Amino acid sequence: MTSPAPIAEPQETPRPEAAAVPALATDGVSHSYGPRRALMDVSFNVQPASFTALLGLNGAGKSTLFSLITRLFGIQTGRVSIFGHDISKSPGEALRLLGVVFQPRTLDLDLSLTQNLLYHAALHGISRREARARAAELLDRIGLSERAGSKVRDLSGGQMRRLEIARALLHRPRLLLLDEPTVGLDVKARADIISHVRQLVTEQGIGVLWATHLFDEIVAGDDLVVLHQGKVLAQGPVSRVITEAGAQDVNTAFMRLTGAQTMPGGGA
Ligand SMILES: Nc1ncnc2c1ncn2[C@@H]1O[C@H](COP(=O)(O)OP(=O)(O)OP(=O)(O)O)[C@@H](O)[C@H]1O
Repeated sequence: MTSPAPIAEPQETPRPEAAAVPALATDGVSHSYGPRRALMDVSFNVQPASFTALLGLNGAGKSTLFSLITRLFGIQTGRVSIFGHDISKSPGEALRLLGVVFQPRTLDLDLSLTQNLLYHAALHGISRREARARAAELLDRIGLSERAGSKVRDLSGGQMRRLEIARALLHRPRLLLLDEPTVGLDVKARADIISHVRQLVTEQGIGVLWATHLFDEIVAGDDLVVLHQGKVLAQGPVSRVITEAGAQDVNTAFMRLTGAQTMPGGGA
């Protein structure tokens, strides 16, 4: 993948006073599926220009949380705000600033790369001309310009993920949610995706919430939220979470926090 260049968005250059408003704030969020409690009093923030890893085992509640933030589900208890816009009270303003890459692939396999992007741009009310320019720019950035007219079906898994990230960025969001985006990818494709998303943080100031169960996707300097059985067990800069758990690394900190004994497949 070619190195992504920053999108020129002069009007969205982070201002000092804007840094005080979290990109994402969840406050006392709880959710139940009938009698099953999936999330309990979940509160944490994602800052602009930060990479926040949401670490949890299968069933921790990560996808449920994403469904609430994206308004797929209505909020039962608590509040979610995106750059200060409450998603229940001001959904238009909030969702305009949000880009999402869901865990299941959602591309149309029989359309071309460009067609997939244009279709999504139309949903966001972006003019055809502007959409074409943005699609070309994003395809260039993810190193897939030469495949613009190919059917998505012919791409590799890693290329599809890159295209999904490009699609999520078409409307120039300031907060990006990714739900276990590297599942099923090989080592090289995983590294490419992670490095691409980290560049979006450092070069464009995008706030990222990255759901994962893999420790090796988390590095010093990230923010970390440990979600376990629907509860936030720890949050803060990775180094602080490790220190407060009396551990030397994320893996051990996670095990101490959750009381887990063994970690399957090198992940949490
Ligand atoms: N539609 C549903 N109906 C009933 N229970 C559900 C439903 N969706 C999720 N759950 C339950 O809610 C809890 C949280 O699931 P969720 O899918 O949010 O976790 P997750 O961390 O995303 O896990 P995974 O990585 O496996 O997707 C689990 O106990 C799950 O069984």
